[in-house]
Amino acid sequence: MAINWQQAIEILTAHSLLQDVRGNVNGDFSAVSYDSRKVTPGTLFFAKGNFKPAFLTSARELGASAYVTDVEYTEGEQLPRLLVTNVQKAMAVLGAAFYNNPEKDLYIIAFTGTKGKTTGAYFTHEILQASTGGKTALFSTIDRILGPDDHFKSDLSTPESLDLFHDMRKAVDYGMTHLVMEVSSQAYKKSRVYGLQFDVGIFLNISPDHIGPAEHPTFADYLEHKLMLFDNSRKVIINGETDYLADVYAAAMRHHDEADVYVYAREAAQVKVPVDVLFTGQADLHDSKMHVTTNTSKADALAIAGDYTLNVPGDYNESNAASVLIAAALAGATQPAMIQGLNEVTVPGRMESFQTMSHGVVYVDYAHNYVSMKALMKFLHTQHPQGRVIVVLGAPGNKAESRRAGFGQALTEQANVVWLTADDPQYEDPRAIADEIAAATDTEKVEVHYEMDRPTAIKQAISMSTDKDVVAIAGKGLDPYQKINGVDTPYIGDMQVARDVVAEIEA
Ligand SMILES: CC(=O)N[C@H]1[C@@H](OP(=O)(O)OP(=O)(O)OC[C@H]2O[C@@H](n3ccc(=O)[nH]c3=O)[C@H](O)[C@@H]2O)O[C@H](CO)[C@@H](O)[C@@H]1O[C@H](C)C(=O)N[C@@H](C)C(=O)N[C@H](CCC(=O)O)C(=O)O
Ligand SMILES: Nc1ncnc2c1ncn2[C@@H]1O[C@H](COP(=O)(O)OP(=O)(O)OP(=O)(O)O)[C@@H](O)[C@H]1O
Repeated sequence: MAINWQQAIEILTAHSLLQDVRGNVNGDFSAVSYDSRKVTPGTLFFAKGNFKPAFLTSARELGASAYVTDVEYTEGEQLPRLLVTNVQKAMAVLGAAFYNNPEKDLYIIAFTGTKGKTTGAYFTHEILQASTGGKTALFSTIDRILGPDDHFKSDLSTPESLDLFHDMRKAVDYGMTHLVMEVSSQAYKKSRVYGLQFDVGIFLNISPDHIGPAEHPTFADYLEHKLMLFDNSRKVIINGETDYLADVYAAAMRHHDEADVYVYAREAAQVKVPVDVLFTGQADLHDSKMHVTTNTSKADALAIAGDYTLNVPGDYNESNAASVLIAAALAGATQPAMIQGLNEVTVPGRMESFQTMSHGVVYVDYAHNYVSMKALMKFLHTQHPQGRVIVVLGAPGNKAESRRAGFGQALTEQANVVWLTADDPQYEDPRAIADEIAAATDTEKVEVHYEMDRPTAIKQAISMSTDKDVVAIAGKGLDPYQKINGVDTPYIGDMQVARDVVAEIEA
C-alpha cells in the first residue's frame, strides 16, 4: 500500500491532471491525507476545498513530505509539490493507487436518486449478505460496514475519495467480495468517485432538492451530476416512473447498449420506454406483498419473477425493491436469498412505527423533501382512511432552502395537522424557517401549530392524536443530534422521544 513521487507524476499525467512539478521525494509515501490534523511523517498531503494556508504550515510541521494542490500557496514553498488542474480528481486517482485499487476486487452496486438511496442500499445489502455468506460491505448515509466487526456512523452519503478507497481496501482485506454504496450528486460534483467504475448503477428518481449555495446552483446542475452515474456503470437500472425519464433514458443510452439497460415500473404505469421488469404491490402498515413479472428475455434471465414480502412498508418501497431485485440478480444472488432478504430487512429511521393504546400509530421517518413527504403522507392516508395525518416537521437551516416551500406544498396536499418545529436549524432561527414553511401551506386545509422545542412538539402531536389518527415525525430519522450553530447538539432521537411521551401519557 504505497505510491512514490514518480508513480504519482505518471498517474496524474495519464489523467491529464498534472500542470507542474516542483521538487522531488525519495521513497514511498507512508500515507495520504487531506486533513493537516491527521498528517504523519512521510504523508502526501492534499490541499482542497475551503482550505486555509495555515493548514499547509501545520502539515509541513507534522512531517508531510509533499503536497498536491490546484492553488499556489507561499506557505508550501519549502515542500515538494504537484500542481494539478483539479485537486479533487487528483486525490481520487492517487487515492485509488495508494490503496492498491481495492475497487478491482469488489463487485460494486451504486445507488443514486433523490429518494431511496439508503433504503435501496440496505435492501440490497441484506440480500447480498445472504447470498455471499456475509461478504458484502455497505457504504450508506447511516452506516459504513466494512467487515463483520468493523462498522461506524457515516459523515457523508458518499465519502471523500481518500476515505472511500481506504475503506474499500479494509473491506477487501476483511474478505468482502461485494460493496453496495450510495452515490450522491455531490459525490460527482466534488469528484469523490472520479474514475471509479461501478458494476451496476441504479437511478431511482429525481426531483428538485439539494439546490442552494452549498450544493447545486440549479436543478439542471443537480440532474447533470446524477446522470454521471451512467458514464461510470457497466450496467444500469432505471426507474421507468422517474420524472425526466426521457432525459434519464437518453443519457443511459448514450453510453450503453440496450442489453445493459434495465427499466422497471409498476404494472399500471404509463412508461414511454421499453420496460423489462414490472411489479404490483399491496402495502399495509407492516409490510408489502409484491408480485414481480419480467417482460423481456434479458429480464427473464434474471430469474426474479415471483412473489415477495417486503418487511418495510410504503408503496414507494415496492419500487425501491424492484430495482434491488434486478441489481441483486446481476450480482449473482439467488431468488431464495432475495425472498429472505426483503422479508427480513429493516432500515434504521425509515418507516419505523409503533402502535399506542389510545393515540393511534406513531411513525418516525426520514422524509425530508417535497416528494418524500408527499409519498409518506399519501401512504399513511391510504392506511388510516378514517383518521387524521398529524405531522411533526421542521426544515434544516443554511441548507436546501427550497425544501421549505416544498414542505408547504406537500402539507397542503396531504396533511391534516402540522406541528412546525426545529430540525437542524444551524445558524438560522427555527421559527423563521417554520414561518417560511407555513407561508407555503394553505392554512384553510391544514391546522398549523408552532413549537420550536422538538420533544415538546412531538408530545403535543401525540397528545392530540386519537386512536384513528397517525402521527408522522419526519425529517430526522434516527439522528442522535440537532445541528445548532455549527454544533452537533446531542438529541435522544425522535423514536425515543415518542416512546417516552407515550409511556408518560398512557401510564
Ligand atoms: C460541499 C462539500 O462537499 N463539502 C465537503 C468538503 O468540504 P471542504 O472540502 O470545503 O472541506 P472543509 O471541511 O471546509 O475544509 C477544507 C479542507 O481543509 C482541511 N483542514 C481543515 C481543518 C484543519 O485544521 N486542517 C485541514 O487540513 C479539511 O480536511 C478539508 O480538506 O469536504 C469535507 C470533508 O473533507 C466534507 O465534510 C464537506 O461536506 C459537508 C460538511 C457537507 O455537508 N456536504 C453535503 C452537502 C454532502 O456532500 N452531502 C451529500 C449527500 C447529498 C444527497 O443526499 O444527495 C453526501 O454525499 O453526503
Ligand atoms: N422511492 C421513493 N420515493 C419517494 N420517497 C421515498 C422513496 N424511497 C424512500 N422515500 C422516502 O424518503 C425518505 C428517505 O429515504 P432514504 O434515506 O432511503 O433516501 P436517500 O436517497 O438516502 O435520502 P438522502 O439523500 O436525503 O439521505 C424515506 O424515509 C421515505 O420517506
